Amino acid sequence: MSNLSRLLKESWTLVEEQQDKLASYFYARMFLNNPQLRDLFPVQMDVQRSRLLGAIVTAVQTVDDPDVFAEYLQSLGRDHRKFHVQPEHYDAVGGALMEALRTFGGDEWTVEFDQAWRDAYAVIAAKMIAGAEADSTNPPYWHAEVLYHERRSQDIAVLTCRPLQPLEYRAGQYISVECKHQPRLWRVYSAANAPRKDGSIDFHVRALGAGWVSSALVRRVQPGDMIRLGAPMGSMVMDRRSTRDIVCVAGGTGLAPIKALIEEMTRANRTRWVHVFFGAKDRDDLYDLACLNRLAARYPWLSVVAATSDDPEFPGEHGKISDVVARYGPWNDHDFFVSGSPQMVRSTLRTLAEMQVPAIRIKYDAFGDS
Ligand SMILES: NC(=O)C1=CN([C@@H]2O[C@H](COP(=O)(O)OP(=O)(O)OC[C@H]3O[C@@H](n4cnc5c(N)ncnc54)[C@H](O)[C@@H]3O)[C@@H](O)[C@H]2O)C=CC1
Repeated sequence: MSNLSRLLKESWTLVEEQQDKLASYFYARMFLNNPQLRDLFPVQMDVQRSRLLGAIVTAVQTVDDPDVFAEYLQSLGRDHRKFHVQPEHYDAVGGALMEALRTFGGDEWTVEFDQAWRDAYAVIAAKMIAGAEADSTNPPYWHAEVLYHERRSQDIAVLTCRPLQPLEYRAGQYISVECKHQPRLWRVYSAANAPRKDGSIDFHVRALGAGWVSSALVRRVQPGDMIRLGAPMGSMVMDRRSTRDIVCVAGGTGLAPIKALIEEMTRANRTRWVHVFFGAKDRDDLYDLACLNRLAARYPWLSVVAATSDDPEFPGEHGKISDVVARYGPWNDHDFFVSGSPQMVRSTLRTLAEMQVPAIRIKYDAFGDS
């Protein structure tokens, strides 16, 4: 571990437990010193607070892995164009961040810690600005029209939209979405289809509590509405050079990127067996199983196993999806894609580690709920 990385991690432990307060303080200082920045952020700040800090912490934690660090920050900078962030705003953010760190670091916050964060932030800002600049041929965000909206269960909707300008992405990537009901609040969803000629994109959305983007997308958005999309992100994409068979593990609406990857395979695959494990609480939540089964009937290389964790009468597999995958093993020579809640991803990674699957063969993305 480099000295910079050691200092960053050590100093972070001083403030880690006070993250929420630190984030509130950070925003309060930033808006107090730069009132003009307030308009760039959502009216309700609860979600945004944990996001910004989360992004900074992820950046800091990857500082020792230059490739991941650079790629992450570049895409973060690209993604931040949707907030109308300008290069000069980074100074305001950096100043408020340092004030917050010093305040919550207290007496143990040393000059070395301070310098380490200033150095790290300078690199983060420079890379994000470069990422945004390199993307200048794309719009900062895309306007898209909702074409179809289908409620698949009490809480889950599948919606299809079409960006007005071309939006290039790869199967497995995710895209942030904003709708008029929650201005400036962006929530990421995976594209649930491989890129199509007409440019349309499907999203699988589960409504959470009232007031979230997801609830608006499930309960209020209708065909004809306009939504906005951010730049695509994420690296859970197919390695086209690999010849290994594939296991996909999906929990709930985490199926979305898996569906996109399967669709990509339907265009080219002849030789790789693809095993899909799709877990949900009950059969209503297996909202796309009929479609998966149709694909499996059509493509001999595709097999689908569905499991419910809270529906004992379901005529299929039972239990958490990670346990079901383990029962069907061993999986000695497979590539893995894992997608679902952070807890589901964590326990699936644990199971695969116990089954001696090398980490390098596993791709996953887990995003928090909002
Ligand atoms: N909508 C999208 O485009 C995407 C969503 N996600 C994430 O996927 C999650 C989907 O949530 P829900 O649909 O509410 O799924 P859920 O919470 O109802 O879980 C579905 C299934 O996942 C498995 N699971 C859940 N927790 C587990 C654990 N601790 N250990 C092992 N297996 C577990 C179980 O088999 C469960 O039946 C959300 O966190 C969402 O952020 C991830 C990628 C894309």
